Amino acid sequence: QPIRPAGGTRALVAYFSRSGNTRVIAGQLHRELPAELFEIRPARPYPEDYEQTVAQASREREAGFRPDLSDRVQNLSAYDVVWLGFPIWGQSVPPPVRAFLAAHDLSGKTVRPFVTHGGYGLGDSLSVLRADAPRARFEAAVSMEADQERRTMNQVREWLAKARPRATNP
Ligand SMILES: Cc1cc2nc3c(=O)[nH]c(=O)nc-3n(C[C@H](O)[C@H](O)[C@H](O)COP(=O)(O)O)c2cc1C
Repeated sequence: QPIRPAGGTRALVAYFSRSGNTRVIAGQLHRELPAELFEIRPARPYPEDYEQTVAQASREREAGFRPDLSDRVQNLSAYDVVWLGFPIWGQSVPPPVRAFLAAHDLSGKTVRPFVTHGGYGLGDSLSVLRADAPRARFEAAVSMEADQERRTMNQVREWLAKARPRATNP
């Protein structure tokens, strides 16, 4: 049963997150708004490996591929407001989020994007959302820079590069 806060609007938080940054925000919105929570999950999860994911995502983006999703929102008509959360992938909207927009009719609903990125901003994501959900009423997106896995990996590589000579040359 959808939560109905004072004022009568019913809100859904629908989000995609691979490494967890966007999930943290989605969980907080879910608790504090409050709103129902829906995770956008591709039927086939992306690889654990960051570089493999980047390569796969870029192939998918170029091909305009929309992956199958493991689940759909069953009672979308019950919601007036959809908070739509995702990370920026390749300066754009990740394929599973485009699949979500293709599989759900957001006509007349208020959509509030919340976006995380690794420091390079929103890219073309807002115009892609508008094109994929032309009848939704978009409100201003909120976005924030969040920890990027690539940055962490580069720092770990620096540790390893420093640690290695000592390991081989005690
Ligand atoms: C496949 C892939 C592509 C990415 N492309 C970009 C990008 O173009 N610009 C950017 O600022 N960050 C990029 N990032 C970093 C993510 O947007 C950032 O780490 C985000 O917070 C991850 O969210 P999540 O933990 O919810 O999955 C990319 C990450 C991945 C995995």
